[in-house]
Amino acid sequence: MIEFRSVTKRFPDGTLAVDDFSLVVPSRRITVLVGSSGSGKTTILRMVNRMVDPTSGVVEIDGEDAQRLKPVALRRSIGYVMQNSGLLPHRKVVDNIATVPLLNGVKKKEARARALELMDTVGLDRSMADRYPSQLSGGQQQRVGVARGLAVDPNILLMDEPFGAVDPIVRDELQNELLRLQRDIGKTVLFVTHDIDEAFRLGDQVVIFRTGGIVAQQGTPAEILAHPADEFVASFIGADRGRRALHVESTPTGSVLVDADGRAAGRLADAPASSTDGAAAGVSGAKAATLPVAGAAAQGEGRT
Ligand SMILES: Nc1ncnc2c1ncn2[C@@H]1O[C@H](COP(=O)(O)OP(=O)(O)OP(=O)(O)O)[C@@H](O)[C@H]1O
Repeated sequence: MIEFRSVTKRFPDGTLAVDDFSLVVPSRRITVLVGSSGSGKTTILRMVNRMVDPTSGVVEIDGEDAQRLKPVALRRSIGYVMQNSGLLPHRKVVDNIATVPLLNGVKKKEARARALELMDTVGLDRSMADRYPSQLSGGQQQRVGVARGLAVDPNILLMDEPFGAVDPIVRDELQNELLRLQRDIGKTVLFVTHDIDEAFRLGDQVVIFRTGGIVAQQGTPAEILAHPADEFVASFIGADRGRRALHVESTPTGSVLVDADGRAAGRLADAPASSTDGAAAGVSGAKAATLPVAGAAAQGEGRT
């Protein structure tokens, strides 16, 4: 579990990127941070592996203050997947995946064998192992990025707009893969996006930000859809409502989650009006996991 307690980040130039942010990120669930550009999402993510240190407040990882953990060790034990995959262009796919294990002292042969296994895990043909990143499609590069993030078998996986740079079809495929993978490996995933549909699709728990790292609402997708906390959230989630796969409809017997084709995708059991405190979010994350998720449900990939 990761816990942010009253975390604030002011950069040396005076920019207040995150303001008094608190959140419980439950283990083995996907928590998605979503908001417009500059709302502080990346800064929050980077506080987990100490690429950024908070100005005040505490980030705890499994009950331990991250400030007490060595940054290098932390970064080598937490998976980090970036937009544009962040691959080293002059290294072959297999070597890119094995980079951190090698830094951690794993023997070359072993690291390579593990990298090949990870290629299977993320759906990459092993024949691509000796290619360079430029010889792969954008979607394949992202898969390599995910494999690299998983290479140290981390409990925590940080994903910063990992699917932002690929076309909608590949993006859809990668999202499905992540959900499938997560069912198997059950990591604690903190995922950043500016795409609310992606957030609702992937997140057990979703946190919607305003500018300045201020939380507008947090809860399960169903709770947020059913009870947007205010006008800001309503307009943020409603901006492309027509396209959204998952929405809530009232029926005489209660609220029902409905997919894009009008099929019932799940039932809403007494969702609270909003869930803006961290403790509630941890619980509600578990509840959300009982609901099939948009798109994934349509493709027979309902979550368990
Ligand atoms: N090193 C830095 N020095 C000064 N300001 C910074 C620094 N890094 C980020 N910021 C500022 O902090 C704010 C939050 O940035 P951050 O990258 O966390 O936002 P974000 O929500 O991830 O945005 P995006 O979706 O565009 O990636 C922005 O105003 C940004 O300009």
